[in-house]
Amino acid sequence: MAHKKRKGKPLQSQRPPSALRPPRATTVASNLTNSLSVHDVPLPTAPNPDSAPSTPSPALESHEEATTAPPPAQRRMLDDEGNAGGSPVAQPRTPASGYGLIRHLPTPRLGRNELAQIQTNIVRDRLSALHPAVDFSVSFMTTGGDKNLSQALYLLGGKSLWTQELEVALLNGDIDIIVHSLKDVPTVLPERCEIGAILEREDPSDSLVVKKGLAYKSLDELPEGSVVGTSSVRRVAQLKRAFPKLVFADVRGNLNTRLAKLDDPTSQYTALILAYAGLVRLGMGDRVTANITSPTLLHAVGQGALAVEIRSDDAGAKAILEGLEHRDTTWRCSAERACLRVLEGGCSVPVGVESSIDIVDTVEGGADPTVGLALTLTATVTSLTGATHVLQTLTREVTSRQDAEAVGESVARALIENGAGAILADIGKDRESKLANVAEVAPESHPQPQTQSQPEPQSESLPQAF
Ligand SMILES: NCc1[nH]cc(CCC(=O)O)c1CC(=O)O
Repeated sequence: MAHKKRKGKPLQSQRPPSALRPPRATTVASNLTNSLSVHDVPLPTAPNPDSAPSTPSPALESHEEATTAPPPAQRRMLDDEGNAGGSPVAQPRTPASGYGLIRHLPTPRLGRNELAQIQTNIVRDRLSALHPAVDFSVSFMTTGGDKNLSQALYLLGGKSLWTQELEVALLNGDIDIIVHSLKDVPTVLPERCEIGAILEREDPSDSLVVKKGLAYKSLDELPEGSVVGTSSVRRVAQLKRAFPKLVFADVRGNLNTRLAKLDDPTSQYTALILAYAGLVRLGMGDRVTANITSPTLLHAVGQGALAVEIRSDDAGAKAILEGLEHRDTTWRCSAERACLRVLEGGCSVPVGVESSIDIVDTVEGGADPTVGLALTLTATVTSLTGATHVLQTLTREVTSRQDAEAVGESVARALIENGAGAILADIGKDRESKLANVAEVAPESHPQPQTQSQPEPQSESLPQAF
């Protein structure tokens, strides 16, 4: 359906929906943490049989046993600051030489991460269909994020724990393609790494899942004091604002574990909030009680999309990935990620987004109007208590991923000017004080691949070990 030309539409400041009331002042500390217990994230690729070392890397396993990573060989690639910048440049591969998908698994005590396996298989199946002659194998690796399940991602200051050890293996040439849930991929990738393709997005909504046997059909129907399980500061902040009567509690483990906890009649949870995409991919779409969408809850940046990461100089991988990319998803997610990059630079902050691409007429009043594409991005930043939030929307015609990124950056700047800057500064202070409390139980260090830029002032206050 053609729309009127919307190019150049100015930024709109939007008031919060009137239904959203300020929450109670009480803040439960555990609600503010983002658990590390969800592993359905990074999905990397496999070693190339042609150029793989004769002794397989101890970090890579061709079966489903979880392993620790990176191995000593990979650690030696790190420089004094723990950066991977000194690692050798991996030899380029040719598409015909075979690619493997590596994907990360949780620690053995948590059992298999089914969602990560399913997502890896989705990518492998698509690649196999595109390149029937190429052998794609799947390997597994346990990441730092898995090994620090008890540490709050919020406190650790970013998402790179999920991805950095996989990136060390990627840069080392042990693997060629990492498969990720895009939502768990930091907005700034290490030098010489890039997103090679983003696949068509599943519905990015968050879903309400009510305990088995209970008849509630929506968050509105839940009685005062009901405990809703989620480990996302974004969900907690936005939902505290909309539903001050509810109590939000951390819930850990992979999706199956969380659902088992929910359904346990003795557990405190009345409901959970989970990504719709994950539930559907696990074949548990029937557990969705309702989707909670804008304006009540804006989803996470990149939610519902799978992405693959490659070495920037790997022309072979780029050739392999042609045909995997979904343009609309890529442009939408690029706008969302550019917005988040400007807002936080890698910290876990309550940013919710919604995006769409519409067909528009680009030539006003012309006899033969040219059809173009308009990207709309809405983004919101909410304080941890839900007491304040800022929301901005921008629609602009786009003809490239770069155009889409510019939309995201504009929305971020408008958010910062309209109050998000103060919210983010408060969150930085909150994180620092919590970090001081856990300083004595600092986790083991993890390798830190070099980043292209350091746009996140907040991360500098975090211990280097993270
Ligand atoms: N951080 C956890 C995570 N990462 C990706 C998904 C779901 C799948 C997706 O969004 O693509 C989930 C689970 C959840 O948030 O409920």
